[in-house]
Amino acid sequence: MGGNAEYFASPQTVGELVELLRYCNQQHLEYTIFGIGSNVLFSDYPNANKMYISLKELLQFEVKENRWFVSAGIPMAMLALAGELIQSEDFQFTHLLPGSLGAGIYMNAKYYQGQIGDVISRVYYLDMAEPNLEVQCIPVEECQYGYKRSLFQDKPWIIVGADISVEGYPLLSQPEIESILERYMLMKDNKSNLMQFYTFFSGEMKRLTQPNTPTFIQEIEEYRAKNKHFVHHSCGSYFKNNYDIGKSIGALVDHLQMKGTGSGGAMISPHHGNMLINVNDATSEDIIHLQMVISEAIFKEYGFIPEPEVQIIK
Ligand SMILES: NC(=O)C1=CN([C@@H]2O[C@H](COP(=O)(O)OP(=O)(O)OC[C@H]3O[C@@H](n4cnc5c(N)ncnc54)[C@H](OP(=O)(O)O)[C@@H]3O)[C@@H](O)[C@H]2O)C=CC1
Ligand SMILES: C=C(O[C@H]1[C@H](O)[C@@H](CO)O[C@H](OP(=O)(O)OP(=O)(O)OC[C@H]2O[C@@H](n3ccc(=O)[nH]c3=O)[C@H](O)[C@@H]2O)[C@@H]1NC(C)=O)C(=O)O
Repeated sequence: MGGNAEYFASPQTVGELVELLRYCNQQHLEYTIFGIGSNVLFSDYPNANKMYISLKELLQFEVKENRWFVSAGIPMAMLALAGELIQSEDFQFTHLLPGSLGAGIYMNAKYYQGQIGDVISRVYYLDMAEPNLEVQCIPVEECQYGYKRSLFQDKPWIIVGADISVEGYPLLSQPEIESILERYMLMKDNKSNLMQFYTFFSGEMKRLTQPNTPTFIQEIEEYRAKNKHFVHHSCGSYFKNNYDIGKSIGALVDHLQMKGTGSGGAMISPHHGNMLINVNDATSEDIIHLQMVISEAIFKEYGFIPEPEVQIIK
């Protein structure tokens, strides 16, 4: 959704990314970094003086002793597949979790009890305030993780990768994970398509686990199917939950009987009150209009304005 960008790039290496950022600085171009795009809403009228940079092609998965180095563009759902290969349950929560690892680290992506901040040990980043643009690293203990919160949201840093500790587990086979990665790379431009994402990761997981698919993996498949997460284009949960209220935003919108409300080509999902879906060539304006309608109704009934989780990129 949104308009066509004048400048768009998807670097494949950190070297290419650094070169691109230097080019933006020299040409006085603004830039914005994103991952697979599953949590962003682009403006219908993009900034013509801005480079839109997706890190979804930054794809590196290196098996080291006791740890994996995983680059920012690797989809989080790849960790669940790698976990199955070493028979670890620690990464199951990432099964079908849309989005790249870089964004997951930035937003502390979660699924029920599992969150990205709990499985990484160190994050590698470029500090845009440092003129030399060298890769730096920070241990997870200093990343200030909370509910959908991290230190990265307050810093001019670009996450390029992370270490994941797999101490005590058998060594992952580098060729095995690379063959999955090669099949993923064949998706080319479809990496941002939620339906393709679902087909790929659900299929790979079935191939690895059937007929003994772990219960939690089955539950994830059922939850996503029940909420029809991958049937229409959406940005996942539109608002962050407000835990002071004691009920999720989805439940509040449901309570207000707003599911199914439309605006242009957009609609509040009939299946989940915190999901705004693109049913018929919606514009970003249509989605933002629904955001306003929900915010007003929640403010009137519950006295607070919900905070969007989706990042709106101008
Ligand atoms: N639980 C669920 O069902 C769902 C979860 N999600 C979650 O939403 C997120 C979306 O992932 P994805 O689609 O890849 O992300 P997006 O492309 O939607 O990027 C989201 C934002 O993350 C920041 N970001 C992304 N990559 C980097 C990076 N390498 N370094 C610094 N900041 C970065 C940027 O913020 P800024 O512009 O402010 O710098 C960007 O605007 C993930 O956390 C995903 O798990 C999404 C949908 C459903
Ligand atoms: C989808 C995202 O993340 C999701 C994540 O997948 C799920 C599972 O862990 O938990 C959060 O959703 P959520 O709080 O809406 O979780 P759900 O389990 O779907 O709903 C919570 C409760 O509200 C009820 N509910 C939800 C929607 C609705 O229309 N009606 C309703 O009654 C559900 O039945 C459930 O009892 C994350 N969202 C946020 C904002 O925290 C995302 O980040 O984009």
